[in-house]
Amino acid sequence: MFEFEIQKQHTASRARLGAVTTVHGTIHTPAFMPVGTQATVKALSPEDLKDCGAEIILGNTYHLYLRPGHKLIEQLGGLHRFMNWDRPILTDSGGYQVFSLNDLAKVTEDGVTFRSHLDGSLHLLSPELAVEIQQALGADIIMAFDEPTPPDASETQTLKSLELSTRWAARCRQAHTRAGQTLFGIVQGGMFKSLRTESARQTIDLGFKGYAIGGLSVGEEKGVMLELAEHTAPLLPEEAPRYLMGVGTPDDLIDCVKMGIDMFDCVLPTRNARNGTLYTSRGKVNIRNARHRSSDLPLDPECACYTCTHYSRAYLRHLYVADEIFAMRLNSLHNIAFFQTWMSGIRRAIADGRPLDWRFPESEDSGNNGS
Ligand SMILES: CNc1nc2c(CC[C@H]3O[C@H](OC)[C@H](OC)[C@@H](OC)[C@@H]3OC)c3nc(N)[nH]c(=O)c3cc2[nH]1
Repeated sequence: MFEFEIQKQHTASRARLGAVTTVHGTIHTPAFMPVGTQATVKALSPEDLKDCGAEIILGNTYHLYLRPGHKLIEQLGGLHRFMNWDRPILTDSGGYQVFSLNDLAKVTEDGVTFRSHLDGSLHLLSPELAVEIQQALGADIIMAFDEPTPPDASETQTLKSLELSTRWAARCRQAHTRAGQTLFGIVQGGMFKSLRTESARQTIDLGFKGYAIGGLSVGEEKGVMLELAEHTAPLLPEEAPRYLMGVGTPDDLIDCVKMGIDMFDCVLPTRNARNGTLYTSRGKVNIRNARHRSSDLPLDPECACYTCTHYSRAYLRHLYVADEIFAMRLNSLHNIAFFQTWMSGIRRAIADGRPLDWRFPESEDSGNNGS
């Protein structure tokens, strides 16, 4: 079961308000999807995630295949039951992870051979296995197995890579038989607009119910990422959800929603929480900064999350400096709440027909706004 309903088209941009409906519930778009690589959004419980407004989370084929194993998770009732998350899950196909975790990965027509980063064992991840794993996990939305082309690849290499990804996408479509689960295609094409157009054409020709823009946010300049996303988004069918993988900062989310993109994932909120960088309505706050040592103020007076309504900056700084585990939970909870609130503000502006013209403030630490 999969539906995408466009509820309102923004007048001042390509942004649209929508709803993706799956077996495990509805996702209001534009949506930010917290990353839960190893069957957990690090340090947060499913209840925390629901309190923050998360409607869908991500899982990772590569990681869960290697540990604890997709067959074990299937035996135990699938990923939803395993991690006690009863809302939608999207899993990535593992293509990107293999490359980001294995510089010895070898690509052939069959797939990618690599050594596990855990125990060095040899594996072949093929389009068929990537689909088998995601079907065993039981994710609601699964991704085609692709090769994210390196940003420094030549035009010839990029063309070969996108054509391989298209052949792999076709094999994923063949292998995908599980009902109640939706396969998204992924558009590649590297840093070349003409190849982005070609990859979009080939991927649309295969026909999917949703399309991701891949191969971006892989180290290229921010301006290049935005320009290629802007070029690619309108090439994708109006009536299908568009998902920009690995993006992004609060400002990127606004800029890319205006291009007509509906779904986003990024490790920023959870990863930065763990190194003490917190997103607030007044910009970034580095909770390690000595200026918070005796501050009885909440992290963000405009935030209604558990962290901001129960604890002072002094306490958050103390926990972080003392390397307390609780710091990870409180920081992650706030950053996820911030990104979810940021996205709901974007959805409200589209619903009200207001311009999407605000920016994430400069860092509070550098500004002299005295708080
Ligand atoms: C950051 N820039 C970024 N991330 C790209 C991901 C992975 C997203 C992935 O990014 C982390 O994996 C590393 C997350 O785990 C830490 C995954 O969450 C489970 C998330 O899966 C959707 C891509 N995945 C595929 N299959 N194809 C892509 O072309 C692609 C491009 C990305 N750019």
